[in-house]
Amino acid sequence: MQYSSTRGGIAPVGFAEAVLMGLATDGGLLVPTDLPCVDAATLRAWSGLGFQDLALEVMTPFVGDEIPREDLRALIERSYATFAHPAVTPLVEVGDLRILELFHGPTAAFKDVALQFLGNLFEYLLARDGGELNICGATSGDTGSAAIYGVRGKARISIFMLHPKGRISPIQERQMTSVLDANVHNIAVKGSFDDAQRIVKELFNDLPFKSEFSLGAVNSINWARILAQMVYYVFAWARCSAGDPQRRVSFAVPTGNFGDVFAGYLAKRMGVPIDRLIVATNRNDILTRFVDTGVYSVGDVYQTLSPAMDIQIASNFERYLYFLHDGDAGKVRSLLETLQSTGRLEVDAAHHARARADFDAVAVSDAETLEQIRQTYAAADYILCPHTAVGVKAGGALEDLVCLATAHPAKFNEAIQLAIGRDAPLPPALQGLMDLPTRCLELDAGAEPLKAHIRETLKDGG
Ligand SMILES: Cc1ncc(COP(=O)(O)O)c(C=O)c1O
Ligand SMILES: N[C@@H](CCOP(=O)(O)O)C(=O)O
Repeated sequence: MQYSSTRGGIAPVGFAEAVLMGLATDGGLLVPTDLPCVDAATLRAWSGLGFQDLALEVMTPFVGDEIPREDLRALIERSYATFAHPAVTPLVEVGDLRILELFHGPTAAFKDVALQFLGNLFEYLLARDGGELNICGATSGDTGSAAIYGVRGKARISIFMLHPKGRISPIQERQMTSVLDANVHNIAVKGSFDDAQRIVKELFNDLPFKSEFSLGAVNSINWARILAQMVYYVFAWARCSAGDPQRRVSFAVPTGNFGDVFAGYLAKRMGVPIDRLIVATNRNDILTRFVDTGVYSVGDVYQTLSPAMDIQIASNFERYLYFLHDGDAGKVRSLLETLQSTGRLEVDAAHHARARADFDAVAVSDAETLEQIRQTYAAADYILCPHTAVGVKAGGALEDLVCLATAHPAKFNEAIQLAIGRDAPLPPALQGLMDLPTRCLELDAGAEPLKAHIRETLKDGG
């Protein structure tokens, strides 16, 4: 399998190079040049597999012969051995709802599904091919800790993780800043997640700097993130359908950077019988407005009760634009140039109609989020995290629906208290965090201070 850039500016690369490159060197995102097709017989065969075996099957065509099958199997086994549930991502019935619990990994959010794997994959590739990697990432709360737990203590890897100061939950902050391993560097910046993500992309787009410091990506700009996230769509479909290829399943997906729902979109394009994909946003509704109007127009970032989705510039939207325009990289480039210079892009009527066929989209207010948490708790004695509640509310009463539960509610107990007047009990992964010592640097929100910090840290062997 080869990977090319959404902006068409690089020669296709293989899987390992795509994973290590992170952001494409022309500023675009890497996408597979072909998508494998999943036929009915394959779907039937896959439906009986456990999560790890299924992951091996789903990932194999994308990895090609770059990693021997037994090595890939071992990487997958190791990555999901850290999950607290034997099914890895169990599908549970909650009253009338079907909830895919994606939060049983070490940091209690869906990011662990991809980042446990990516951490091990980086380690494997660097040990095999040599070199080192200095990861630079931005987080609105969950990617940060999942990435840190994915690479802490690993040889040849350092991580520099930016979060928007004061805009993530107290537990999320502690999960990151209490990791004191020498290869982990937390940085709080003033501003929003979008500011942090922009700074990180500026570093990646400074090619001499990227190359001198071997920068790597853990955000969903990294293709391996999308790949690993595709697996649970197939897993959930198989659990709901018992392997009947005629049986289609819809998904309600809490959405911010568009990585999670984009993974579902690719699974659907490969032939997995997915019916509707519901893009569920909070008040930061740029993606909902795009699906409604065909216009993607950047506004202010609002702070909400689902803070990990307080995002305007959704990285993976670029990947979607590429597929929406049938791989026309020139068109993607021109749309993005317009976005860059005007803060707005618009697709034509035919492409807008396709986008509406690809996705439903619903924006959910904080009041509706709290009401959904209350309702589900009253009806089924089950506590939804605020992001998951956004998805559940957006999914409404759609038939054959799976709602992705993207985080454990105890990460967001301020919202849970507001909704139901009590805390969600802390799972073992989150216990004792608030008593631990922490380390975190504050930096001005700019690329230059971050570059200086990376230079200085790595000079000292950090
Ligand atoms: C708990 C939670 N739910 C949903 C999302 C949105 O996922 P995505 O950015 O892949 O759209 C995030 C962050 O990305 C998150 O941390
Ligand atoms: N919500 C995310 C934002 C970063 O998204 P990513 O999927 O691109 O890593 C977070 O929790 O950090």
